[in-house]
Amino acid sequence: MKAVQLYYPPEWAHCYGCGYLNAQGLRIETHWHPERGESETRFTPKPYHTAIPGFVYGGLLASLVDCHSTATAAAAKAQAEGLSLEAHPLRFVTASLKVDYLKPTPLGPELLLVGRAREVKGKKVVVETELFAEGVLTVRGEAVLVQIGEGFGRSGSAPGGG
Ligand SMILES: CCCCCCCC(=O)SCCNC(=O)CCNC(=O)[C@H](O)C(C)(C)COP(=O)(O)OP(=O)(O)OC[C@H]1O[C@@H](n2cnc3c(N)ncnc32)[C@H](O)[C@@H]1OP(=O)(O)O
Repeated sequence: MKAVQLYYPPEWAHCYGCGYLNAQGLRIETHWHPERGESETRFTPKPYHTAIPGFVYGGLLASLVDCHSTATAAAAKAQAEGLSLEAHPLRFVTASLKVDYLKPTPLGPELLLVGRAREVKGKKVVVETELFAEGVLTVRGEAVLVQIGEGFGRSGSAPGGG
């Protein structure tokens, strides 16, 4: 199964968290499971992603939730509209991100993020994400993602589109 991020067009593939063209980035890969309506991302933090010894830095966890959410939004929107990402490479940016750190996240094990779209409406998708370390839920996230169109971020252009 091809990761959602690999459908992003090159001009939108430089993101630090999820861009396949960012050699220094995290380059997370999110897989969509249409039958469950859920997304999954697996990521193993490096030893230098430390908060206090033995535990993962919260900013990294927020980045994982952030970029996992944008991919979940693209996949959920495509499914809701009956579109293929191959033909319609949807791209979302984060309008709002809330992260609840429920427990310290141990540094070492692979982390699993599971996402679901709670709302798909117009160009907006609301995504809930749970992050697990060795089966234990340690982080919960909620993000509002907005679909962007051609010209996003260019000087003088309005945001949005899609
Ligand atoms: C190029 C690819 C990069 C991918 C990076 C992946 C993750 C990231 O780190 S993104 C970087 C950080 N994010 C940004 O820089 C985005 C900056 N913000 C913007 O450009 C704009 O505010 C943008 C595009 C999010 C929304 O603008 P606009 O298109 O005018 O949205 P707008 O029409 O006002 O709102 C659309 C919907 O989103 C909702 N919304 C917008 N902002 C928010 C917010 N902060 N909180 C909650 N809801 C919001 C609106 O209420 C509206 O909902 P509804 O349809 O129910 O009324």
